[in-house]
Amino acid sequence: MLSQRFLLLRSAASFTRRSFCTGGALKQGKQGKAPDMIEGNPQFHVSNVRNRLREIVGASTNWSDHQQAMAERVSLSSMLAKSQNELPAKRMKDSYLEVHLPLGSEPQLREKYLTHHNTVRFGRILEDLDSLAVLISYSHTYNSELKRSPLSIVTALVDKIDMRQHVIYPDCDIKFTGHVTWVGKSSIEAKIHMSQYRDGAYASVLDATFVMVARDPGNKRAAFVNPLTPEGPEEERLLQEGEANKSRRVELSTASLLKVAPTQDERTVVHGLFLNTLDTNTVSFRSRILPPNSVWMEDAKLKGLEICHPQERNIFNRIFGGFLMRKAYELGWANACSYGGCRPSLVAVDDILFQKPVEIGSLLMLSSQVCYTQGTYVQVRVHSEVFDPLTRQHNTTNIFHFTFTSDRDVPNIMPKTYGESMLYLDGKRHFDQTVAC
Ligand SMILES: CCCCCCCCCCCCCC(=O)SCCNC(=O)CCNC(=O)[C@H](O)C(C)(C)COP(=O)(O)OP(=O)(O)OC[C@H]1O[C@@H](n2cnc3c(N)ncnc32)[C@H](O)[C@@H]1OP(=O)(O)O
Repeated sequence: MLSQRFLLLRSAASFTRRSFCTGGALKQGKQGKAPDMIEGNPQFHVSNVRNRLREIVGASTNWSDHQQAMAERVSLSSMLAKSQNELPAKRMKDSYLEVHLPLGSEPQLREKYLTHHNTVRFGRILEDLDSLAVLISYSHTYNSELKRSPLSIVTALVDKIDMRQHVIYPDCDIKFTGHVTWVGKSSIEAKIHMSQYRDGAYASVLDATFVMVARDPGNKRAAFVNPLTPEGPEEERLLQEGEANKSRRVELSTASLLKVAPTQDERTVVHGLFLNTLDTNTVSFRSRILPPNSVWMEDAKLKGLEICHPQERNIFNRIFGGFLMRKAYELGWANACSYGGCRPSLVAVDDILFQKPVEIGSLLMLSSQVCYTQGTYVQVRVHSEVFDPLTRQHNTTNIFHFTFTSDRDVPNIMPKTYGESMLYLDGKRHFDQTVAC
């Protein structure tokens, strides 16, 4: 435990914005295998991340002990700050973390990450990113006077993941670097950069932005997090970007099609699609014809079910957010694959919302829908809900948005009902936000 804490602190000391963006300067290594030690940048192995999180919150390693561990955690409530002013301000470097996934150097690790097509399972990367975002948030809120953190830090949102390249190689070392870039009262924005070591240098793979929320030890109410003090113009910029991200999220949620009518331009799009599907022979509003090279939305769905076993729990005895993302991603990918008739590549992950925790033992129903297409692009939405067989109630827990691209043009997706048209517009909004601009 001590040595891992040492690693966290050392990595903070070696923080540079440059290493966050580019992976920093490296000594020459073999193809796919990064050098063992980078001067001033100690390595933190990915398999230590979960253990470290367990230690920080005092989670049980056995499911049979989880109730006792939970009861012990609830007793930490008295350690919570009564206001944010009580907590010392932290710097961005205090939460800086560098984590290595040595797929090139440790072949035994590869199995877990390998697809049938000899690429890396992106769902596994989503799991690692989620665990890392949590660890970064705990590093920000770290209090050396406490043995355990009283905070339960959960993933509220994956704001976006921008892919810088489509292929992730299964035999090259991966490095994640990240830190907190903005804080609210109880929310934390963390950015993570992932790069891969190839041909003697680290190349960018993706940039991810997460929003985490701190809760009390019982995960019932919001809890204050340390303020953040930027140092220098670059950090000022990141902080302002975080503030702008928050305003953008509020605007987006206010303009949600679940709350307000589509814009004039959007209404024109929907009416154009409707006119395109009218049967000119019958001149009736009701008889609809599928245009050539198109697929009705109702025929572009794929569903799945997960029984949420204790093995997939997080440190707070709920289902791990990364697992939910992996399952949703894999279903979305399979749907895009069957829709386009070829293996799609991921372009962006956007606005994954964790609305409600998923309890252990839940029946989790995942439902994916191709909701927008353009040229080679397929926009997929995955909705997940828990179903209680006793009360027969359904409750939405998550909504995921993925953008894929194929190596050829895909058929046009065609909404038939008003509800499907809203899904289409929502997909278009996500597509325009991530790809078109
Ligand atoms: C045990 C051994 C196992 C080991 C396994 C190891 C795994 C390791 C991995 C461990 C990994 C563990 C990780 C996991 O696996 S976490 C599991 C996945 N995540 C969840 O289950 C979370 C589900 N969602 C919720 O519980 C609620 O919706 C939350 C708590 C998120 C918000 O609830 P609510 O809305 O009622 O909260 P509030 O009104 O009091 O607001 C509080 C703050 O939250 C901000 N906010 C809210 N929503 C959003 C949003 N969408 N975008 C941006 N911000 C948002 C809001 O602005 C405010 O900020 P501020 O103004 O205070 O700053």
